[in-house]
Amino acid sequence: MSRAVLSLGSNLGDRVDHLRTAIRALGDAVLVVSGVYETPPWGDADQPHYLNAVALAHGSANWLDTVRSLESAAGRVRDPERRFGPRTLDVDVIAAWNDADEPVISDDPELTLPHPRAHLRAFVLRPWLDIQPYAQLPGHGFVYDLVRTAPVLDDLGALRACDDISLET
Ligand SMILES: Nc1ncnc2c1ncn2[C@@H]1O[C@H](COP(=O)(O)OP(=O)(O)OP(=O)(O)O)[C@@H](O)[C@H]1O
Ligand SMILES: Nc1nc2c(c(=O)[nH]1)N=C(CO)CN2
Repeated sequence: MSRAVLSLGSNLGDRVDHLRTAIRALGDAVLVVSGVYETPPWGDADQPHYLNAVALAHGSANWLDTVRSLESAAGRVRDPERRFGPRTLDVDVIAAWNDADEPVISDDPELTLPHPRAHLRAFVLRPWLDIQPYAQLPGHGFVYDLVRTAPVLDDLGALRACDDISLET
């Protein structure tokens, strides 16, 4: 069965509720969910801190439709002026594997896989390690090595684990 690693982020409104609602909507597709981290905004500093988490999910025939419907349900509004601007809910497909467990590689701008910026993002890689310590990001190697590369390592110290928040209710 197909699998995907999904990154979830929220920095507008009730951040915990947006993340929990998304996990609940994924239902039985969710195999495991990471802890929640409070993270400084990446790529556009002038906005509130995010809550981020990562989930391993399975079974969707179309991961892009899946993540778009989760974002719509959270009332996500896109601001074309701000590429990395604030949002109620952002769900990215970080990587996907087909039924034969082979990584899906795609340069389609609608769904680029692996996600082209995932290897640079502490807010993706650190939560991912929580649920899959030996994970590999296709084309980039082990996640535990990536968190030690310069751009990610610099950001790692600013992540705050929110041990009091669980998304699995
Ligand atoms: N791996 C992917 N996961 C999610 N969306 C993707 C992916 N690859 C391409 N896209 C496309 O990117 C478009 C913009 O998505 P979005 O507004 O969530 O980007 P962003 O979150 O601001 O930036 P980033 O993609 O760097 O996280 C979406 O409409 C989607 O079709
Ligand atoms: N900390 C953090 N920063 C971001 C996030 C996110 O989820 N967390 N998502 C973004 C959209 O691509 C842009 N910047």
